[in-house]
Amino acid sequence: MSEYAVEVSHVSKRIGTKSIIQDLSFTVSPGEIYGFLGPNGAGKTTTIRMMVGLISMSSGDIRIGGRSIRSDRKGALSQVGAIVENPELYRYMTGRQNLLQFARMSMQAPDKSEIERIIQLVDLQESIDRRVRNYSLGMRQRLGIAQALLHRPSVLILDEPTNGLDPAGIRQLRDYLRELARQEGMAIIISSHLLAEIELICDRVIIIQQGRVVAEQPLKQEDADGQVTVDLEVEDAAELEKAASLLRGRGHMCHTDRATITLDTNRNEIPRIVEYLVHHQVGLLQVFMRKNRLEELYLKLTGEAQS
Ligand SMILES: Nc1ncnc2c1ncn2[C@@H]1O[C@H](COP(=O)(O)OP(=O)(O)OP(=O)(O)O)[C@@H](O)[C@H]1O
Repeated sequence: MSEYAVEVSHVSKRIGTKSIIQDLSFTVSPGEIYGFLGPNGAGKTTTIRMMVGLISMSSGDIRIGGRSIRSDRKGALSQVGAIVENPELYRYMTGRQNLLQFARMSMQAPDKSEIERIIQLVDLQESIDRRVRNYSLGMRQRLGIAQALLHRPSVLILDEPTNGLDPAGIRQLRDYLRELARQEGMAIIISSHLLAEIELICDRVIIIQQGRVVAEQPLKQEDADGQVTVDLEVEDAAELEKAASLLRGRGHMCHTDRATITLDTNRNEIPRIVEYLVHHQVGLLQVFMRKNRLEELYLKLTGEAQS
């Protein structure tokens, strides 16, 4: 057995004369949540389609759980669950009927108790016997994930999983994916345009552009847990001195520049900091939270303006 859940080695893809992916390599470990980022047309979907066997590679190889898509296609693909486009669901059936229907078509059909376990895992116990047409988008997404989990994959691949979800739905999906990775040791690959979303959930990210890797980097958990850089703008130099000494007295490392104080803190601390300064009659004009670090890196590397 390979130590990696996924091993992409020197993969290239040409379509006609066009080179779409060039010498792409990366690995994902069991239990790891891996983010796949890049501007439109970078080649994310093409890579994912190669990983799930929908299109062939021009050169290189992809191993899933140590098994090569080239030489043991069936063995490799049996370990992948994916939602690449919108999950195919029968809207006139209940959630459970959908799962049973897909289970029947699966090569490694799960038994009833396994299906129950998956329903619990995606937290759909309450609504599993309702018709899918009455489901919210988030519920449909979770049913799609349940469907992708039916054959017990060790790797789950999600293309733009939070598309169209509201913030509560995004949060729920995030908590749930974390649990899957932690409890089941599943490797999860998420492709997304939403940097903040990726930053919150992923252990590591790869950024690709024009079919090549431009960066791969771990995301520190402190960042994901809400560490931010904050700029506090005050009225004048006198206020600046006063605010900086108050903050230092409270144990914050901060530096000052003209009428702005900059400090690193946890997002949750910001209201308390503002309250403290206002309580001490500091003339506070504005509070800015800096763009997160992943976004800064992404913009620097891809030169792409994000909306
Ligand atoms: N069948 C095809 N024939 C020709 N070119 C293609 C084909 N499929 C994809 N491409 C091109 O390959 C490049 C990568 O496309 P891909 O869909 O993988 O990008 P992406 O990173 O997923 O972008 P998006 O986020 O917009 O989906 C694009 O320039 C696209 O036009």
